[in-house]
Amino acid sequence: MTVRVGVIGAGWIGQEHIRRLTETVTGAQVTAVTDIDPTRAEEAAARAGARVLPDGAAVVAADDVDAVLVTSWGPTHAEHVLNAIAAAKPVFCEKPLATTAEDCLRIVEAERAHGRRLVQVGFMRRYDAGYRQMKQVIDSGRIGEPLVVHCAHRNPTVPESYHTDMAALDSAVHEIDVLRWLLDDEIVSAQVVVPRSTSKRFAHLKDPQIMLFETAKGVRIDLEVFVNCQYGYDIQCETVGEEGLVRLPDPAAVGVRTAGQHNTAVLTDWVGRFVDAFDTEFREWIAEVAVGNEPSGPSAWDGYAATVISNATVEARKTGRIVTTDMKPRPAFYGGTE
Ligand SMILES: NC(=O)c1ccc[n+]([C@@H]2O[C@H](COP(=O)([O-])OP(=O)(O)OC[C@H]3O[C@@H](n4cnc5c(N)ncnc54)[C@H](O)[C@@H]3O)[C@@H](O)[C@H]2O)c1
Ligand SMILES: O[C@H]1[C@H](O)[C@@H](O)[C@H](O)[C@@H](O)[C@H]1O
Repeated sequence: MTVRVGVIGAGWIGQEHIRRLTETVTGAQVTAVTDIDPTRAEEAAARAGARVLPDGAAVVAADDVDAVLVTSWGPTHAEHVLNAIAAAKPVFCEKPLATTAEDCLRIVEAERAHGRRLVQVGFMRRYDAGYRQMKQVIDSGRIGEPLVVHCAHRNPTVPESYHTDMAALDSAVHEIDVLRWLLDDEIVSAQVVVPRSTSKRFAHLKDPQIMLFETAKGVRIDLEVFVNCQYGYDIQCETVGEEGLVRLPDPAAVGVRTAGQHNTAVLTDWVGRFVDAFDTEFREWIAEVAVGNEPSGPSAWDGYAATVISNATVEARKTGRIVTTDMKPRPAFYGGTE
């Protein structure tokens, strides 16, 4: 069966995913698009051969929409996801699931009341081949029990609209999700150390930031978020265990030797770095939706956890304190014990 997808939000990543669903992923067809900017909606719909609908509610309700893709701005996600659950339609929501813990919990409760999983959150790093290999190694026990994780999340530049809280909410949230998954552990506290800021970008921004997390099992994580590093898009992750370590591979790139130098290119944006992960993420989601399976990717609970932890990280920076995450116990519905 072809899965007919309705898209809410035709901005940067919305257009990327519409292209992906139209040109790369088999078994999917984008049938409806909406955006509060009608020109954007028209252009994106025309490229996909879809129709434009007036708003998110109309997309969710449409007869020719089997599944919903939410790629609008973060604060609008909860409304669209709740509408999709009320209509019993599978919904893929780009991160964040919602910007507040309360809204995330409303989604969790609505999904539990529905009785089957419908929600998947767009944490695409779980689909990256390198992270998947790291997880296999950790799960196999080859490096022993994980003790420490060192990470870096570097973007070359960000626009002026990027503000200091976004280092946690928009950027570190990827590490927060992927590390919970990699370690099969929960993050229980956050602390932020702010070094001297770079002079290369806007004065309003505290950049870089060093985030320190502790997990329930006592693993310590350090994460440098540096979103104006100038030189490229660079994601690093190294897990140190009792008997060895495992490191995320850099993307494959040829080495060029010339004029007395050996050079290897560094990627410059997240679109290129995670293109294969995004493709795999959507292939797997569409395949599951097509046969009526529950989605197996990051759940509404994972979206809730990521929002709680990233909000705690913002609080930690603002107060200068170690902030304990205030998370509800995980319900059995999401693999927990409650
Ligand atoms: N997984 C990732 O790596 C990744 C990367 C980029 C963005 N994102 C997430 O995707 C979302 C969109 O980001 P973006 O960079 O594409 O932003 P964007 O501003 O380019 O696009 C968002 C679009 O949504 C539209 N919109 C906003 N509210 C709407 C509503 N209620 N109904 C319909 N349309 C609405 C806007 O007009 C805009 O066209 C954000 O939540 C962001 O965090 C995820
Ligand atoms: O929204 C983007 C996106 O999520 C990228 O994956 C991340 O590297 C950026 O820091 C963030 O601003």
